[in-house]
Amino acid sequence: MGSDVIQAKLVLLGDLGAGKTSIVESTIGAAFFSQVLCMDEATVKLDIWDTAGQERYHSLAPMYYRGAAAAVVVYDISSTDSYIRARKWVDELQRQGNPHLVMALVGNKVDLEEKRHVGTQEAMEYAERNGLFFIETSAKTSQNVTELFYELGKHHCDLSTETTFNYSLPDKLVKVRPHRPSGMVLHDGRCRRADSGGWAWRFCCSG
Ligand SMILES: Nc1nc2c(ncn2[C@@H]2O[C@H](COP(=O)(O)OP(=O)(O)OP(=O)(O)O)[C@@H](O)[C@H]2O)c(=O)[nH]1
Repeated sequence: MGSDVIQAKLVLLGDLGAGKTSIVESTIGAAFFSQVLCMDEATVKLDIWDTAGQERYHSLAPMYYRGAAAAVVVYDISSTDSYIRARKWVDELQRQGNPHLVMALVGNKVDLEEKRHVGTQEAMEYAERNGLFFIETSAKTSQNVTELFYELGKHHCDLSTETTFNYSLPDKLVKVRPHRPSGMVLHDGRCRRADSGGWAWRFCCSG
């Protein structure tokens, strides 16, 4: 295991009952939520903030996503309404969130395949058009739940292996457009970026 420790705040968003809390509980068995991933290259610590899906709490959400490096937007594959709501979250994050926020779209409850109302292809194409990482999970059977967090963690590590300076704990993980030239110097030299398979990530360190 690498000696680097990489820390990033991740926020969970999605409709009431989509399965946000269950996804996290099925991996780490608690409701707040620090997921430590011990990878070959580094230890990645994701501070995960769960949010309530009820509409009346909507106005609180910006408090959570504004400081986040990554957002995981969850819908229930058996509920078209929850998918519509997820897309609204994506719109809101694109309009009002950190412009470089990393977003993952998660179709949960794949164990309910016979009740599926949201097609994989439809959601995948939507995710691709919007630059989101996409995965389908089941918190009930744990299918793909670890993969979701490891996929996020892996990108952190890809970056850390290219670290060329000693940094304190990163306070932001942001996505940048893949077409930017690599090796770009960002934020007065305290940030850098790395590309990995079409996903480009950079850490901004508090310095
Ligand atoms: N079959 C099935 N049920 C699930 C799955 N994930 C969650 N559930 C159930 O869906 C219901 C809602 O799950 P929660 O995790 O509380 O959903 P949430 O998104 O956190 O809901 P709010 O906190 O109210 O916004 C619960 O009854 C869960 O047991 C899943 O993958 N499959």
